Amino acid sequence: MRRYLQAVRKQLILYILGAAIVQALTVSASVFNGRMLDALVRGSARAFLTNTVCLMLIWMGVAGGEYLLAVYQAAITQNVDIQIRARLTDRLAATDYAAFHRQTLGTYVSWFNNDIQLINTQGLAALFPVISEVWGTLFALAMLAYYHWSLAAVGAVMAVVIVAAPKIFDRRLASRNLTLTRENEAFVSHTEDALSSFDFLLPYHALRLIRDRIVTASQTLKQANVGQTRIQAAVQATGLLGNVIAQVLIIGLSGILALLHIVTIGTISATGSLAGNVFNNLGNMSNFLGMIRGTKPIFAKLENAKTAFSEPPSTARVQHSLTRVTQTVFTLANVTYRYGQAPVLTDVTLQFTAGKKYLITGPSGSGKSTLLKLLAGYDDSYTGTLSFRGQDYRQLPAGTLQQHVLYLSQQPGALNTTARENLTLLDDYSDAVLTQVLLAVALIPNAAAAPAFLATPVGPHGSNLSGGQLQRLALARGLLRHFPVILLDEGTSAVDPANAVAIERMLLTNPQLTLIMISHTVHPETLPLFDDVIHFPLTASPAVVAPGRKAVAD
Ligand SMILES: Nc1ncnc2c1ncn2[C@@H]1O[C@H](COP(=O)(O)OP(=O)(O)OP(=O)(O)O)[C@@H](O)[C@H]1O
Repeated sequence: MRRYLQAVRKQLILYILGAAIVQALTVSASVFNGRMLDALVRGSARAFLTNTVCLMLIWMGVAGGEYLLAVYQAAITQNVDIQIRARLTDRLAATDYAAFHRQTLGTYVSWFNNDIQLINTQGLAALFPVISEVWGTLFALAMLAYYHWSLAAVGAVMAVVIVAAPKIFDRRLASRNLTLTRENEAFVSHTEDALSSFDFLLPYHALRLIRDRIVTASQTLKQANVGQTRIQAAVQATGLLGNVIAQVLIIGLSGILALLHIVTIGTISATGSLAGNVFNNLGNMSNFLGMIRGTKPIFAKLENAKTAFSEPPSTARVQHSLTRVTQTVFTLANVTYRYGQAPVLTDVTLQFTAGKKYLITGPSGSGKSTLLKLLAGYDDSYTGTLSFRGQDYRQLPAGTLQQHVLYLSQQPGALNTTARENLTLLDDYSDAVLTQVLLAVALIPNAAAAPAFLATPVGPHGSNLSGGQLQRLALARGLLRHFPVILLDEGTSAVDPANAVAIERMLLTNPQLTLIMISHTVHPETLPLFDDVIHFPLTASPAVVAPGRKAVAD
């Protein structure tokens, strides 16, 4: 947490100063309480009235101060949250496909939402009162010493006991917090999974399954929440017990001092109120400190998760590698790939040449997409050798593939914003260039339609667009960036035949482009434009695809 507090240290210092003023006012109220009682004992109505007015003004000041502190606390908390989210996002943005997909989206949502909520409620919400309470305790102890040193001495000893005692719960609280964050992750994943099955469960009248799954996940989450609250309540009870014992001790001691005529009767009221200040503060503080210490494993979990990801790719290394351009784009030598125990590609040997166009066909589940994902570098858990422009994938500088190879999966992604932003991704492209690419993928009938289309909000997951439009938008995004290699996985499957043919023709007649395209729908108009057709499933025997030959690998 320290790292993030450093980032907001100026605001924190202001808060600390503000808290000092409010606490000084609160403590001084106890003194005026005592003076009012002493004025009554002396029978001085004027002094009683003056002290009452002062007391009223002080409490008004305290109320105003508390209001300002509460608002400022919310602003600081949100700034810390933004820092945590930004750091987490930076590291996620630097990861690769395989590392990112080691966790479910639900887990990430839980990090950004539940974990940060827990840090807020356990850590930051506890930190601010601790700041106030430290001031309150110091001022109140000083006032006790002003009445009699023995009161301050007892107060100080009890303060140490109250703050130290709940430490015995630290380890258990930390462990419960960690369990709670993990259960939050699991809950969000289960809920997301259950809700995403709405569409396919609907026709079967099986929506109760969603309810069952969410309720079951909630039960587990309940246990984690109750377990964590149990320890926190024990910390609180320990603080409360110490608080009450200490207050009774101070009031008792004040009574004895008053009986011995060492202090006035009004002092009992003042010290009672001061003891209330000190020990209520300390009782809370011990609880809050326990809560703050309990957030350590949450930060550690987020940090570890982040360091598991690779560092951002170095652009310098990427550019250096470009000097090694050869005619062969991809080479697979005896590549075998399994999902678990099931082999999908067995001992595959293939070559893909720069500028050539390859069509991959074959039955569903035969490993076509798997091949493209391997070529895109999404997974390195294969055996054999994969090379890009003659360089082994395992030796490739980070980021090389992302810079040169565009893999368009069967599920085109879209951000919930305008078509324009989905294309530009906030890079600079002129309207003329955007219009050109929209025409190329037939997303618009003519240039005049471009402004309206670019301004269209595509909706969550592109839900305002048809499947075919979404595919073309994804393709247009790639074409804008002139990738030399495109791996197209059923990229035109949802597009009407006339437009699909036009788009394929546009890709197939680009001599600069290396295209490897999976398709279940072979169009006779474009088939002759492919250099090679690869039929899946590939057999275990080495198959080499060479330029100029059709349908070689089998
Ligand atoms: N993430 C995964 N985990 C486990 N098995 C998988 C995974 N992805 C794919 N498979 C399995 O690997 C096999 C090959 O899948 P792949 O997606 O490569 O097939 P495909 O030929 O592209 O199919 P389609 O034409 O239907 O897209 C299938 O049997 C599939 O069930």
